[in-house]
Amino acid sequence: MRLVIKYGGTSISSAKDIRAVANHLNSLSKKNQIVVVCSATSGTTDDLIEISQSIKKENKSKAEQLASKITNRHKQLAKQTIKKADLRKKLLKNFDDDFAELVALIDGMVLLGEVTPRTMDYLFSFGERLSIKLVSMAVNDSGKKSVPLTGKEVGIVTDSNFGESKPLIDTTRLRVSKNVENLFSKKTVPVVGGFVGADQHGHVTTFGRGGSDYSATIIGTCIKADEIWLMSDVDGLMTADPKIVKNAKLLKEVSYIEAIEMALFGAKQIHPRTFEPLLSKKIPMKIRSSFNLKNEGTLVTASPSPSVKNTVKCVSNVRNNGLIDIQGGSMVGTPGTAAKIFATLAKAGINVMMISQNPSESSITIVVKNADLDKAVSSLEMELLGKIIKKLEVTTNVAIIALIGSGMRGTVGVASKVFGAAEKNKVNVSMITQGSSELNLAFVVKNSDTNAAVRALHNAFALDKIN
Ligand SMILES: Nc1ncnc2c1ncn2[C@@H]1O[C@H](COP(=O)(O)OP(=O)(O)O)[C@@H](O)[C@H]1O
Ligand SMILES: N[C@@H](CC(=O)OP(=O)(O)O)C(=O)O
Repeated sequence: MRLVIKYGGTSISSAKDIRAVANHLNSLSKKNQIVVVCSATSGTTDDLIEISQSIKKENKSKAEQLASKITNRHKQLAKQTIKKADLRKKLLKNFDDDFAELVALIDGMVLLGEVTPRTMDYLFSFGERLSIKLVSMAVNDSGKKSVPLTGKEVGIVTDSNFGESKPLIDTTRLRVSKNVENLFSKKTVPVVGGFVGADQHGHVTTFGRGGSDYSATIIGTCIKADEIWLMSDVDGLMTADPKIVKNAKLLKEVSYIEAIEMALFGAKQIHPRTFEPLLSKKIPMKIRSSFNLKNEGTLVTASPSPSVKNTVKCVSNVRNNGLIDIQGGSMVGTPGTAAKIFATLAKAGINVMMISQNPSESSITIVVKNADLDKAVSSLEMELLGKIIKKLEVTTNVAIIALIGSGMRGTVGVASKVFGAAEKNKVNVSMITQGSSELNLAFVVKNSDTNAAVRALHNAFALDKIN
C-alpha cells in the first residue's frame, strides 16, 4: 500500500515517542511505500510565534531567550532519542547550523524592524525544519534509510499569500511525484516537514496553523496514495474534545463534509482545507492515535456506511472570538448594506466565522477571531460608521459551540433541544445560526461557559451512546 502518515506535534515530543514512531515506520515500510509528514514538536510553533511578537515589541532578549529554549529542547531530544553515536553527532552538528541561522534571522529582523508575513513564515518554518531531522534520523537509527525534506525541498509550490498560502497544485504534483518516486526507488523513507511550502520565487510560505494536515493530503493526492493517516494523541475524531467531555466517544466513520465542518469549528484542530484535495480523488483518511495503534481510529470517506446515522455526531468549540453587533437605522430595507459591510471586512483581510441578520434588518451580527477584532472594528468604523452604520457593539472573548452531523438535515426539534439544554445549565446563548446545508448548528456563548455548554449538549444528544 502507498501511505502518507502525518504525525502531529503531540506524537513526536519525547524521545520515547519518537523512537516508537521510528520503529513503527520501520516495520510498516517493509510492506508499504510511506511518505511521512511531521509537524513541529509540541509548543515549538507557539514559541516561534512568540519570538515574532517579541521582535515586534523590540524585546530582543526575550526573542533570544525563546530561541535558546527551542535549541535546548531539540538538542536534549536528539541526545535522548538517537542511540548510534555517529548519527547523534551528525544530527547535533546539523542542528547547530540551524540554530546559528535562527539567531542570525532574529538579529536581522530586529535590525531592520521587519516582521512581515514573509519573514514570519520563514521564522515559523524552523519548527518543522528541526522536527524532520530528528524523526528522519530516528528512522535511520532504527536501521531504515530515510531523508528529511522541507516542504520546499519535496516540491510543494504555493502562491505568495504568506501565512495562508495555497498550493499551485499542478506544479506541485509534478515536483512532488518526481521527488518521492525517486526516493521510493531507493527504498528510502522521506520525512517531509508539514505546514510549509515555497512560492514560485523560492520564498518560504506556510499554510496557516495546523497546516501539516493539509500538507499530508496535498502530498497524498500528488503520489496517488491509497490512504492518508493523521496521527495525534487521541484515538480519532471524538463526539467532543475529550479534554472537556470525559465520556466522549470515538466516531468510527464520518464523511469528508462532516469532517470539514468539524475542522472549521475546532474539533481536533484540523486545518480547514485538509479535505479539499481529497474531495475529487476520494482517498480514504484515517485519524488515529500514535499511542494506541491497535485502534483503527476514525475513517473519513466520501460516503460513510449508512448504518452510522446519528442526528448529531459531534459538539465542537472554538474559543477566543469577538462578536460585533453592527447596528444602523438606514440598514433597514436598504439593498447592498450587507455587501458593503462584507466588502469592507474582506478588504481588511478579515475572515468572518459566523453571520446573522436580525429579521427586522436593523442589525447584522458577526463573529471574528479575537486576533482580527481590532482590525475588523477599525475598518468598519473608518469606512462605514456615520454612513450606513449607526453603532458598533463589541463583545470580546466569546466561544462558538457547534453541533455537527448530516443527520440533522430535516430533523425537527434540534434547536429547541439546544436551547433547553443551555437554559437548564444556565448558559446564556447570544447568537444562533444554522448553515443552509443543515450540517451544523452553531451558537455563541461566553468563553467561560464553553465547557458547560459542550457538556450540556453532549448529554442532551446522548452522544456518549453513539454507535
Ligand atoms: N472532537 C474532537 N476529537 C478529538 N480530539 C479533539 C476534538 N476536539 C478537540 N480535540 C483535541 O485535539 C487535540 C489534538 O489536536 P492537535 O493539537 O492538533 O494534535 P497534533 O498536534 O497531534 O496534530 C487532542 O488532544 C484533543 O484534546
Ligand atoms: N506546526 C504547525 C503545523 C501543525 O499542523 O501542527 P500540529 O499538527 O501539531 O497541530 C502548527 O503548530 O500550527
